[in-house]
Amino acid sequence: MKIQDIKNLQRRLQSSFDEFKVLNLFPCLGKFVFLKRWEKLRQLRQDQEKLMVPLIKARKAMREGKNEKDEPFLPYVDTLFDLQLKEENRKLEEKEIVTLCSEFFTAGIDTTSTALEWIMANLMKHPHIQDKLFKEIKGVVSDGEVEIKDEDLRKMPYLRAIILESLRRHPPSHFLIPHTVTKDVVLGGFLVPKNNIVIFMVVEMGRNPNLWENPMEFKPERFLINGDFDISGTKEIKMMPFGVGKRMCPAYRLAMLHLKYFVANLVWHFNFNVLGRRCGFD
Ligand code: HEM
Repeated sequence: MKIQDIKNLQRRLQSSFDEFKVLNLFPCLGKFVFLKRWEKLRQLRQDQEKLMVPLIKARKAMREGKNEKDEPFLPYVDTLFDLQLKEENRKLEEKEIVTLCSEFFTAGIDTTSTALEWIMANLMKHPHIQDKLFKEIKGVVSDGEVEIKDEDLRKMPYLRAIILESLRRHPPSHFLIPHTVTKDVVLGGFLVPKNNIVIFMVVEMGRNPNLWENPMEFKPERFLINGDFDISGTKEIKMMPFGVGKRMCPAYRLAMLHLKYFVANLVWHFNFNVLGRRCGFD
């Protein structure tokens, strides 16, 4: 029941994000000019605290007196209980933990599911790529195997290439979270003054013909040339579906693993086709 409640709340929150963006433009004035939106946001936040604070308290109580090593895994929320804010010399308050847990859901659910939908759509649009992937899986997994596991996924370079190609062409986040420059920076010949906001156009970078040959073509093979492509951008930055640098998505490895796991297992068990109509997307 609680899981369903969290799911409903997250859905309400995520489907309203676009409405709330305008409140960021003029934080002081916004709540008066857009009173209804401000009230909606306040109500959502209240509902979130009402639902999540008791769960956080319950987890804290359950954890007391227990040895961490006895648990099979370390829950995200436990790491927040222990966090010490050095500059302010304090621990996180419960309401701050609510925000961070909610951010975890917001950042981690829609992104992965959108990426998965695009990968599967691309496999349906390009059946020869789906066939090639199936052959790769067949070369690694024994007949009759029900579930493809992590150790097998590592032996599938074409699977990884498909996922990277889909993230290049159809990144779930078209922009990064807004970043602020901490000093004057010259970017591509333009001065970005200190404290200004920079919005990175992730999707445009993946379609840039100066960086990618025939960028609109869906061609996973491009990621098989020159060894392992470095998605974290430490060597060069040609795309950034997860961002790069200090604020890069902290879960990019987990997300890649999830995507590999779902795609490989789906293609292993089913053949995906478009019935009747053409795949009408670029
Ligand atoms: C395909 C899946 C995913 C994509 C494409 C993705 C992409 C991103 C991007 C672009 C950012 C912003 C980086 C920046 O602004 O520089 C971000 C941040 C973040 N992501 Fe992901 N993400 C994915 C999956 C996940 C998952 C599964 C989780 C958690 C389990 C997660 C947790 C986060 C968090 C907590 C942040 C905020 C980090 C911060 O505030 O600095 N993401 N992600």
